[in-house]
Amino acid sequence: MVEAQQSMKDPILKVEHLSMKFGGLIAIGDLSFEAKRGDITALIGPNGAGKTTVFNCITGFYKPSEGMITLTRQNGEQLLLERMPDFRITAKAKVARTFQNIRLFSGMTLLENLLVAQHNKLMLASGFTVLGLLGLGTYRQASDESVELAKFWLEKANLIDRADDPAGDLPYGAQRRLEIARAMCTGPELLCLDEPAAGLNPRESAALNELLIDIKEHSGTSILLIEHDMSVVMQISDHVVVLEYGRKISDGDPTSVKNDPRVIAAYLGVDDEEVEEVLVEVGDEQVIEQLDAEPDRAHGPGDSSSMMAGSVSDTIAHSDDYGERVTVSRSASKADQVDRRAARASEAASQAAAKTAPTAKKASAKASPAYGLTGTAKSDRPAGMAKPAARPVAKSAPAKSAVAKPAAPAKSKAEAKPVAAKKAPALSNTLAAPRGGKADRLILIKGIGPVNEKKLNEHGIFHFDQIAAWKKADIAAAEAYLAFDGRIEREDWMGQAKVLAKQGATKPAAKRGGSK
Ligand SMILES: Nc1ncnc2c1ncn2[C@@H]1O[C@H](COP(=O)(O)OP(=O)(O)OP(=O)(O)O)[C@@H](O)[C@H]1O
Repeated sequence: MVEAQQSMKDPILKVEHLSMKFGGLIAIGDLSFEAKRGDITALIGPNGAGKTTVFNCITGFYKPSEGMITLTRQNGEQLLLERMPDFRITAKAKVARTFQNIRLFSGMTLLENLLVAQHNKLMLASGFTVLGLLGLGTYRQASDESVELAKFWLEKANLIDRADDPAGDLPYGAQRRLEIARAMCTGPELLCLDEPAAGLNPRESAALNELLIDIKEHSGTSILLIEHDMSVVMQISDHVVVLEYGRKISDGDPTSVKNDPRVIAAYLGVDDEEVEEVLVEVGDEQVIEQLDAEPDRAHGPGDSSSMMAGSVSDTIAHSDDYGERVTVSRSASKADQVDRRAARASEAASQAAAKTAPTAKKASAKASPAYGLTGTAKSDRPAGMAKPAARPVAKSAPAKSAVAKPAAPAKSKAEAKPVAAKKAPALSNTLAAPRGGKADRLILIKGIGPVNEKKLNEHGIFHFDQIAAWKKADIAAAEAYLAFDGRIEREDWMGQAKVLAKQGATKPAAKRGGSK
């Protein structure tokens, strides 16, 4: 279907009610979002949230179980990507992508890598080698143009000086830029980048940002970006969509998403009692108020279809290695915890307000404090998950209504913590400090982010070989600290740690399965 020429800010990509199931596992559940033409749209979320699966559906690697993915080309032509094979998505819909793991031809030069990307164009011009063999003008011209285009993108990626070096000789950050340059040589209208900043140092991240901004401003290509590096996401994105357990929990500009309590809880993967600390760090007192009162729909997710589809426990399920269906506990969703906590606070406030002053005090004392996990919430926690004894009253929250939070016995963190610590099982192979004073970079294990690395360090785990040696009881203990639902085994942290320990590694361990 061809319509009028598209203007910037019309959606280039519309994802509607997308679902993807792998046997018993629902990797994406009823997801809807849009990416505007000319924008950089970031798709973020904790490990396993379903980001790469969304990419794989958009680029034709997976056929979605349900839903529609509409790409509108510059000339107005609308294409339903879920119905197209992957090679047609590249050629006809003009969608290019990069992967989590670098996929360059390491023995070829940089220039050759970029010429290979233009293979289809060259083959056409060569009349499938006949005209090329005859040395006809059309082929020579196409060949010259391809070299020019390759040089253009090498310049943009700041790699022209190394055009004749083998791609494998480049540092990691430069290889990432080369991949993007290679994708740009296909003339995409939508460029999908899967964690382009993974493993980059700050200088390399800055160079990447520069390249992406340049693409956005000068090429007319729209960018869809999966990224964990918030310095990249917050600096360059126009629009951020946040996933947790395959569902959209927030959607908006970087500032509103950054301050969304659901995102803070879900994405940072913090414990219940730490949500408030993170909010204080973020410095948004208004958000702290929201958490103590009720959900703020303006900052939070809209009433999108995905949010209306019921709680996580209603729909999200995982299967274990043997294909059995394993439902994820309701409290596994940090974003869901924030919602429930806010609802409880609101309920406590209205209960207390309905009573006289002395009775109100009593009623509030029974009701859950704004952040407390009492009553049914207790049983919501996954087995073995450390539970704070009581939520301390916000230290830095601005004056709160005496009704909303009067009666929570104002336990200090120092009082609350030991109870949680006593309940949590202990790891068997902890160390008081890193050996030789230097901890391994545990974040190289796929599934461990900076927050969880810090937690593991706090619990005496500093080295790959410690994780490699974990037994069942240690896994249970670690999952209690990290509030994970079986992910340690599923993501094979022990196997990854073994490999990394052997390598003394500086690069992430290879990930299992899928197109990453
Ligand atoms: N081919 C597949 N077969 C079975 N399960 C899969 C497959 N691909 C992905 N999954 C599962 O779907 C869920 C979402 O995975 P996905 O890789 O999309 O998450 P992600 O957000 O990209 O995570 P990460 O940030 O770690 O890359 C995970 O539970 C994953 O194990």
